[in-house]
Amino acid sequence: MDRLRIATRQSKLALWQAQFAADELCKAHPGLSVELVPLSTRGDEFQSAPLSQIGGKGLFIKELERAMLAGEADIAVHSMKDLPAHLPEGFLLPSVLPRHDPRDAFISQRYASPAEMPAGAVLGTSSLRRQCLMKQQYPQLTVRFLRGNVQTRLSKLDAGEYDAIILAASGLDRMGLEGRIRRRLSPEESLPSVAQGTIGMECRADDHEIADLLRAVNDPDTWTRTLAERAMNARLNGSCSVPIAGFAQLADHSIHLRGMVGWPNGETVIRAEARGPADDPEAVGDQVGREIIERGGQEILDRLADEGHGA
Ligand SMILES: NCc1[nH]cc(CCC(=O)O)c1CC(=O)O
Repeated sequence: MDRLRIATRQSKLALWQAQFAADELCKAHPGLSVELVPLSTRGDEFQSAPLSQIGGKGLFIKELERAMLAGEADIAVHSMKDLPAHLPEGFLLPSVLPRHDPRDAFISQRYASPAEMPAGAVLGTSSLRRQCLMKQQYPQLTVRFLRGNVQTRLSKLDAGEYDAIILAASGLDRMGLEGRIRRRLSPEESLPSVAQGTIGMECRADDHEIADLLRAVNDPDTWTRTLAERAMNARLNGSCSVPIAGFAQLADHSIHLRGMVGWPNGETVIRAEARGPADDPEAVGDQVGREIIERGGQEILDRLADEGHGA
């Protein structure tokens, strides 16, 4: 293997991430030549509709997987946050890169934090998780739908359509836009999304040579946290149609996972957390998922599915 083709979406953030992964792979494998294969996905083409209405997270990755099956690319680089709870058969995720800042970022010219926003002030986000957590803590806020890539979202804020918006800190940091961030929201203020801030690499399951090449750049701590968060997500059958968060931290060979499921308007938020040995992250994820279900999470998931939010 001397030439590796990386399938990626075409947004600036996706291209930055693919190039970052390419650089890490080249450091680990001197002599490897890497090429980006930018592709357009359905998720990028339908930017005006809510993601939950046009088919959910899978939209962003199907085209990249098609290219790998067709032999047009060897791997795909993803925001792990955008991957569905279950990978389609025939694909593998051999590695994740060291996690960047997992927190949500509050961006506003007018206000230094969500707490400062007065009644009726307009917060832009199309993430049901961010909407739910902000409305629970600050019911006076008006949350308005906001989609598009990071640059589009910032220009809608600058045009005055919103008083503030929330984006992932990692995306802004990666693109040199950290100066726009007024406040990085703590996990207590805004529990991060499953795998937010983590870049992952996918390949065909039968491509053993490529899988080994990718494993050389895997970050073990990020991997452990990703497994715990994704196990919780899988237990809850999480998707972008559900307000859901999952955030794992490691300390002294132990893992601490916090999770939540809520109703979009913030009227109900169900939280659970668990600790366990870092060598069995999936058990911790499963436990948090089960506790959320038992405490009323199942009712929320069923109600959301009934109302046509769910896939
Ligand atoms: N939903 C889009 C998306 N997918 C991943 C990121 C940020 C990068 C990351 O999580 O690593 C973003 C933008 C955002 O939420 O602001």
